[in-house]
Amino acid sequence: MNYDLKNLPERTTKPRQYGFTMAMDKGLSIREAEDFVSTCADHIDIVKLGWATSFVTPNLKDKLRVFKEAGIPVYFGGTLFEAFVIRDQFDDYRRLLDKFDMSFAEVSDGSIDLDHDKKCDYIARLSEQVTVLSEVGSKDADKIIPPYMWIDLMQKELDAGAWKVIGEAREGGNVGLFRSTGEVRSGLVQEILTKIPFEKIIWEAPQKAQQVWFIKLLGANVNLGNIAPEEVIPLETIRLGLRGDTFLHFLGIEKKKSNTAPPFEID
Ligand SMILES: C=C(OP(=O)(O)O)C(=O)O
Ligand SMILES: O=S([O-])[O-]
Repeated sequence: MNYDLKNLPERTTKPRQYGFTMAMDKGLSIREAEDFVSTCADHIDIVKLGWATSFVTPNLKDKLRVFKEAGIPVYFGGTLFEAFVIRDQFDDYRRLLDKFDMSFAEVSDGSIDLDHDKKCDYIARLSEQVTVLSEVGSKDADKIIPPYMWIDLMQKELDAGAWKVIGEAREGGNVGLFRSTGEVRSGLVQEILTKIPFEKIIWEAPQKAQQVWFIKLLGANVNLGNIAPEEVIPLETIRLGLRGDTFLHFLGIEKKKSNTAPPFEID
């Protein structure tokens, strides 16, 4: 950090087991990726090339090299895995991971119906090749999965070999863990946390109010994902209690009551 400041929350440092920031690149140019790592490398634990943007993004190998040289692991969005699986091209997907020298991959079923035993089998097979992140939750706002099922799916995917499980939210933060308004399904989150260790979960939380909610509930070192590149440094300040949203929280000072309702109910 650039200067000393007392009473900051303790923050894990890279390489972290928890306290992750997963940033989402949805088509940065090589130059933008270079700028991104030069300002944010200390605060990015892993980069996801969102959904199937890696299919369209030019100079993919060069871009992957930028992150590699900065020591930041990269993986392709789960939607790309699903695009191969639904076309019966799983073996091609495995070859693709080798071709691009990927060491992480995501297994998800946000856009396709995938038998859960089969999903776990994909996790097990891919984890022989790479480190697997698996994602739970649908991208379809009408598909509401009850909390006990989230827990069951997450546990089985961890047992199958997933390194971390991701809670779905999409880029918009309006499905899966969240209602269509962006409000956190707080009962769901709290119930998941009664059974799944918090360091094993990456919560996709693209909106600032969602990041604040998780940090207030779980502290500076909660794993958060789908963070836009320009929000990585702002998020770090929220984790450290250096932005209005969490400024008093980490100093243990209650904010004065106002007439305005908080964005989310914390129950
Ligand atoms: C982030 C998204 O997808 P993925 O998890 O596949 O990257 C999305 O569809 O908004
Ligand atoms: O894939 S997007 O449009 O969230």
